[in-house]
Amino acid sequence: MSRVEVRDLAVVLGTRTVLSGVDFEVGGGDWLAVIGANGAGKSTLLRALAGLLPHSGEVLVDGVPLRRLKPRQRARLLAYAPQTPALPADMTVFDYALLGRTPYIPHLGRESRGDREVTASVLERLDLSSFASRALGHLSGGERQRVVLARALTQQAPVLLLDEPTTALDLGHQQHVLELVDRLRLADGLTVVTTLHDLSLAGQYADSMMLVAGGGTAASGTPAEVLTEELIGRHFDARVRVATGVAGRPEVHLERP
Ligand SMILES: Nc1ncnc2c1ncn2[C@@H]1O[C@H](COP(=O)(O)OP(=O)(O)OP(=O)(O)O)[C@@H](O)[C@H]1O
Repeated sequence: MSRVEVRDLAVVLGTRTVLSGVDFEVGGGDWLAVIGANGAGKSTLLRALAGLLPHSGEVLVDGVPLRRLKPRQRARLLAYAPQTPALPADMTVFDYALLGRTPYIPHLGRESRGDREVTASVLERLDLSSFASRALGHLSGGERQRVVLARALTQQAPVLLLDEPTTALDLGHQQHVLELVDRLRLADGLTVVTTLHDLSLAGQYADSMMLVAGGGTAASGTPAEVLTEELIGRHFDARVRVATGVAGRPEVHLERP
């Protein structure tokens, strides 16, 4: 199980400081949900963690600063599923998911039978086997989103970063995907960091939450500590009622003005 530590992270995009002074830790095998209003910097945070954006500060996995690692080493530790990646329209679902095995394939080498087996099994778990030979350009939005997740899962990294993994999914697939991630977390000890707009879903699955606002961390703690009517009202400009659901987890309901 891999522990993630973020120290004094700052990201400047163009001339704008989008994030600064961000500090947090995610214990090995824990699930952190990052929440915040549109434009707060949630995707920026995940992309910086994934090493895809220049940033200052330190991101450590099990005490190892990621900036010291080569991209292949980093990809074995940390897998990232972006929100809306550009997908090559002609590539098949199988070949795209197989790209997640790249950090394990020797330079100038080919994928092994094991790599293909891992890919097939991930597609199966994501209800995508029947799409394996379909071109990416011929998928629905929800199918595309599951394929992006498949590529991240074939990477078999101990840390999984998911940016809004459920936005395009129907109710059944939302549940299926989040339960799958949770099962992987419990069975394989995956450490999960995800952004989620659906606050009740975030509260149901996460061990801890971080509310991003004003370029930094506005609140962090357990779901019950972060999902309060006061904090949501202030940072989302929304009127909500927070009820206590199963196992004491908060449920957020929009209230009509
Ligand atoms: N290259 C750039 N230059 C300047 N600002 C940028 C650049 N790229 C993104 N931003 C700004 O950074 C801010 C954070 O964007 P980000 O995508 O991280 O927000 P988010 O919290 O994920 O939002 P959403 O909920 O809408 O997905 C936004 O205000 C965005 O407009």
